[in-house]
Amino acid sequence: MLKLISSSCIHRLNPAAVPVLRPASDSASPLLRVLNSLGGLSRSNRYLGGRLFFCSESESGDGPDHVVDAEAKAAEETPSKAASSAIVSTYPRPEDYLTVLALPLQHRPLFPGFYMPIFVKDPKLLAALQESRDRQAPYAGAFLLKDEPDSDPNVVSSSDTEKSVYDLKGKELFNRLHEVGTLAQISSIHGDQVILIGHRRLRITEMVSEDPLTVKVDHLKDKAYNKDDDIIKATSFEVISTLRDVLKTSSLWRDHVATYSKHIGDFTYPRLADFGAAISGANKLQCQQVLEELDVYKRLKLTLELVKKEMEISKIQETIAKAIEEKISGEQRRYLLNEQLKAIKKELGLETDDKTALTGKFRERIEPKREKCPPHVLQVIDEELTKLQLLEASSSEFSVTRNYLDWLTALPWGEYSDENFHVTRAQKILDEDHYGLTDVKERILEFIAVGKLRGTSQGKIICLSGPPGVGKTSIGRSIARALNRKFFRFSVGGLADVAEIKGHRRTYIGAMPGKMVQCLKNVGTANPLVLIDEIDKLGKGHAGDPASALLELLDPEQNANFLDHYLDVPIDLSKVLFVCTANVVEMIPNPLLDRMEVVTIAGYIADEKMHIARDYLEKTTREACGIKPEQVEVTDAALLALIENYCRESGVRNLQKHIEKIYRKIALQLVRQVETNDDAIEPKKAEEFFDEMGTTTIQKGNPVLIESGNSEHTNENAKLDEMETNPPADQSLRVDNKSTDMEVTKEEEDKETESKTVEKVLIDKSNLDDFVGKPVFHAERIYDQTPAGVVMGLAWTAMGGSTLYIETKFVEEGDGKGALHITGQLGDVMKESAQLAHTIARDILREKEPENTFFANTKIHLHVPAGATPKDGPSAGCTMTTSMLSLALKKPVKKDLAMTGEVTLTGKILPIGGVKEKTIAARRSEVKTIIFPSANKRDFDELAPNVKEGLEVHFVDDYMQIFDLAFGDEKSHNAEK
Ligand SMILES: Nc1ncnc2c1ncn2[C@@H]1O[C@H](COP(=O)(O)OP(=O)(O)OP(=O)(O)O)[C@@H](O)[C@H]1O
Repeated sequence: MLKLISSSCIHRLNPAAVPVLRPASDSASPLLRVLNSLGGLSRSNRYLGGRLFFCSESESGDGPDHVVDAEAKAAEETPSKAASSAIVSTYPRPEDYLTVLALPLQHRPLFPGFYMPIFVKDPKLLAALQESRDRQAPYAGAFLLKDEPDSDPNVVSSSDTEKSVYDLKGKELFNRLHEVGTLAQISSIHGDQVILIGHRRLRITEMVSEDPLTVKVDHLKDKAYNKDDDIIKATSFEVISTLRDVLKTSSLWRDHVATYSKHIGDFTYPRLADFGAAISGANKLQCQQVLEELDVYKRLKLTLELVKKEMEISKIQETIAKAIEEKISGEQRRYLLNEQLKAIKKELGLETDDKTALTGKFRERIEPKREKCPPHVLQVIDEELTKLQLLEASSSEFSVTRNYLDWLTALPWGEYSDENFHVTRAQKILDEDHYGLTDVKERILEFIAVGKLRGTSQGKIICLSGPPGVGKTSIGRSIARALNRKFFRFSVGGLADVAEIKGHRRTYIGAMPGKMVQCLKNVGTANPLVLIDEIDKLGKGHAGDPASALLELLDPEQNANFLDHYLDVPIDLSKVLFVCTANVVEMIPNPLLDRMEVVTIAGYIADEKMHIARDYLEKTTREACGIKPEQVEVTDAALLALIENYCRESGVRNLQKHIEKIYRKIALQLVRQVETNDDAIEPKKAEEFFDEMGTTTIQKGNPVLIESGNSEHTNENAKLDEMETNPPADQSLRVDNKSTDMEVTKEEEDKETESKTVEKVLIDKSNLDDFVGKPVFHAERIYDQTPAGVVMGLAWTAMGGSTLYIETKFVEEGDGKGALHITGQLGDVMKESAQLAHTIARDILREKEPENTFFANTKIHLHVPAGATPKDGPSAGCTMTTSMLSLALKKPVKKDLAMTGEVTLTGKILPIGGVKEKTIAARRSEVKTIIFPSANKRDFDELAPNVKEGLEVHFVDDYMQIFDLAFGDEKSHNAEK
């Protein structure tokens, strides 16, 4: 560590040899004042090593005019001192030392005016130094050691290499020394520590002795310079201002620079350069360069570079310090404020500790359920509560545990709603909500009855299947109502993620329990009715199979211990009643289907739809639109037209939409009418008028209600006439005037007063278009009388039953050209059916008309409209055969005939599915005669009488029977009417 201690020249005087000591005072040389001001060197330090120092500026290099003889000056000041100056000193002056001991410096060169403590490990050298000090010749040469030739000057040498430096002796050491060094005064020696004070620059000329290394030196003087030179001045000013800047930013050199700035005026240019270089953090070679430079301007420039660099470093240091300080203080501040806030809240009693409050909340929640809660769940809850207390509130683990406890404590452990197994009540509820569906309701009542006998309704899963809009979901809701269970519905249509059912593991960010746990939390009881909608449309998962997860959920054997991934404790779902809905039962995965009791809802015929529309849909829609029953009348004809021309599908959802559309339009018309009337009669007048009538009120935004008037009013008829002459602007409104008739008897009048006279909107078949637009449904029936080669078949789709035509046409004729061309988006099974039909038809034709070679020589084309709809299945086999035979015989089939049935190669008729749907579809298309396979007779017999009504149905088991029926053979078969 370097420390500024001195001026340019410090002379030593042995107090013993000099009779008069000159005390150091403020009037001494300015450079001595600098020395005095140094904190490290107090007054006693001026007697470093017990010797008195005084200045001689002869070595300052500032030129002859700056040379002040301190001794002469001192002699002028006091007579006694002047007397002492008469004694000529016999001690050599520093410049007289031309042969000196060479001291190697490892880390930095010694600059004149600075002192440096070094450690001398070599006992011989130490003894020599001691001896020269004793000989009153306390000077030696301090020279920087050169780095080893292959070493990197930027790398700090290790202690091992330091040791080896002490081992350097003689010539080897001589070669490793820089030529230029400093004449150093040996200020003191304590053990192996020697304090050197730099005096003047030296250059080694030759080696004198090897151990200890003694060298001959030349004393170097700075090159002469002009102290008024502008460039030198400017450079030195720049050095000074940079040093000032460093002072502002860097605290490291503050001591030095503060000392310096106090005495800045006292410094010479070369001294300034030395000072800058000595205090900078530059490396030893850069410092050595400054030391070797004798040209003052160049030396100042070198120093300027070093201090500028120092400036940059201190700026970087400052930004680093600032950034770190900001970070630390920001965090500390937030922490302190948070702690203060907590303390304040606690003091005010606003909030107890977060954790305590949370734990309290959870404990409060679980306490009432403790009795009913399974012990394994209680154990987990208690463990998690303890864990919560130990966790740091800001940690992520804390929020995971908190959410987990939130779910765990919110579930209805052991909470059940009282089940109601009252069959009559259940029947009432089911009838209240749904028209018809007798077989479905019967099945549900059976289920409830079994539940009553067993005391629980567990065991079976009901699956309601049928086309859309037949009321599957709403039946599910009714069952829940009938059983007094909470209702929860979730759709699994397109569900591909098992986690939706079984939950995510808690380790995932944003993990959630599965649908079942959410359901239980939602309904608040452990025995709800859960409706799993669209089970046939379950997606295919890429990670796990949702069907298998559902299996675990639905299976009564497994679901008593259902394990949700998130909850991680088994939950008992055995008390949950599951009802599923599906459009196509065949699409339900078999293991799932196996566990279900399928209840089919086939769809509704027009008559059923009429009832549903009249008694259920109309009622609910009217209420939803805020219209009173007396304000609207939809005639039966209108409703039938709506069902037959607009809503012919199996379900009633579309019908419901149309009814809603009609009622919305009625609502608009009524509101418009009120507003028009308001405008026609000035409000005041109208009020007067109605006041006079005494019974009428006008409610803005509500339909106009005109109550029957008081007959005592003489001018009421006239006023009513006036009203009638201003009919409502809207022409589509039909006003029923019957009830405004004033010619009533007194009793009738009284009655009328109660039943309000209402302007009624009448919807009839004729004005139905105004409400629902033109019919969008094109009749399924495209032929009034089917031509030869065309036969009506019956098909089943997910949307219900429908009729379809099989058309066959002649293409070309020629010997052996008999072939079949098929179109109409037919699937493989249906294509095979066509091939089969071709063979059977050919066979039958050969039998019926042996000479007819139609099939052998004719290419025919079979088409099934509509071409855009894909079709498949074997049930059109008999229809295709009939169609081909009709073409071959050039004979149309019986009028209004439809048929369905799979045909085998030998002409046997196999059963088909969807008898009810197909029957309903046939009725829709005004079919009179249906041919079904004999095996389906049972299905048909089970149908409600109103479905079967008016149909001539034939059951066949051989194709020849169909042939006879279709082509007019009036032989009696097992026909049923
Ligand atoms: N027999 C009925 N009596 C009264 N209303 C019925 C009847 N059938 C259906 N509805 C009504 O029809 C509407 C549609 O029924 P729902 O939504 O239950 O059909 P869905 O069979 O579940 O259809 P999807 O298969 O598209 O889910 C409901 O408003 C329901 O009340």
